[in-house]
Amino acid sequence: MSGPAPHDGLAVRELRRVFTSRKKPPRTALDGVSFDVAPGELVTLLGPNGAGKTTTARILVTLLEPTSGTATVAGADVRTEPRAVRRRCGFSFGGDTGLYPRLTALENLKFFGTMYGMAGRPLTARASHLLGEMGLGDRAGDKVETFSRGMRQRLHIARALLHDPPVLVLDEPSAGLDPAAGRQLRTLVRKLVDEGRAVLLTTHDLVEAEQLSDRVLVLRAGTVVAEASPARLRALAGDALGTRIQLELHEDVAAPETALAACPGLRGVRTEGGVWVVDVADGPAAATWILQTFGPQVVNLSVAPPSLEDAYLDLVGDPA
Ligand SMILES: Nc1ncnc2c1ncn2[C@@H]1O[C@H](COP(=O)(O)OP(=O)(O)OP(=O)(O)O)[C@@H](O)[C@H]1O
Repeated sequence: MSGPAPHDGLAVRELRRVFTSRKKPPRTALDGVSFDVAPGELVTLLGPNGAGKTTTARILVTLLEPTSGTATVAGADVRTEPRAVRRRCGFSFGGDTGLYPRLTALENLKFFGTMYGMAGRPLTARASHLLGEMGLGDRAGDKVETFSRGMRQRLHIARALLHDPPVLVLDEPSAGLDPAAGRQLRTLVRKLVDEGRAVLLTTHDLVEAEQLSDRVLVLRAGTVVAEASPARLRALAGDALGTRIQLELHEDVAAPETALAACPGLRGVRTEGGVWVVDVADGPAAATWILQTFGPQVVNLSVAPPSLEDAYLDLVGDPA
């Protein structure tokens, strides 16, 4: 696939979107969201249901107007230059909409290509090339209604790439895929980024966010509550959540919780199926103290840094 020439990616400033209806009070879906996505970078919008991810994506691809704030796509303003935005941006909202099930994969791409002003042999060549890139070359002549969900998602991405845009907005591209299809899709998406595209992806899949993203923006109720690399996000959670030590002791240790109460930096201790779960501020210091205190009575000890899921739940609030 030919990569795009260097362009500016996405620039979003103080984006707000309020939904109003006559019968209900106004609902603020986005409340001042700002971020950038550079060429060759993949930024993930991660957040629980209703956080504002799809609203952001729809504004960026000109399907929805912002109430206030600005967004530019490869330099084009979503409000004042929507046609230029559509030329410079490909998008995929996945799901069952946006493809014609009775048409073949190739026919679908050719149909959508005409909407970008493409035609004739160059269009057929581009569509066939993309089907090959997406691993659908041998299914080009099959009707989309016979495709699996993973194949449809890949076809959606091929559609988004028809006009070789420098910016891609992918809304939950791997929703509903099994782990193997999800991994295949992530590999494809990463390749598109490495070719120099600016990619914004929305998901609530933490594995996807962790594996794919250069940066993660955590959205909650229409505002960005954290912005960091996946590793940094985990480190932030480490500071906030501390470290979890799982400890197994010989059964004959009497009332270990009494001794554990003196563990340095202790934040909490409880048992789970015979294993002591000890939350501490400083993992290595506490582990050393435990080993010195219980000595050979320690059967097993493991120190686990917080997962991205811990970080995420800490930031968005654990509904549990
Ligand atoms: N057309 C609409 N009319 C009224 N409210 C809307 C509309 N679209 C979205 N909203 C509201 O805006 C808020 C954000 O919705 P949005 O779809 O952007 O969230 P999301 O983060 O994409 O959620 P999900 O993960 O469930 O897809 C929600 O409160 C939603 O109910």
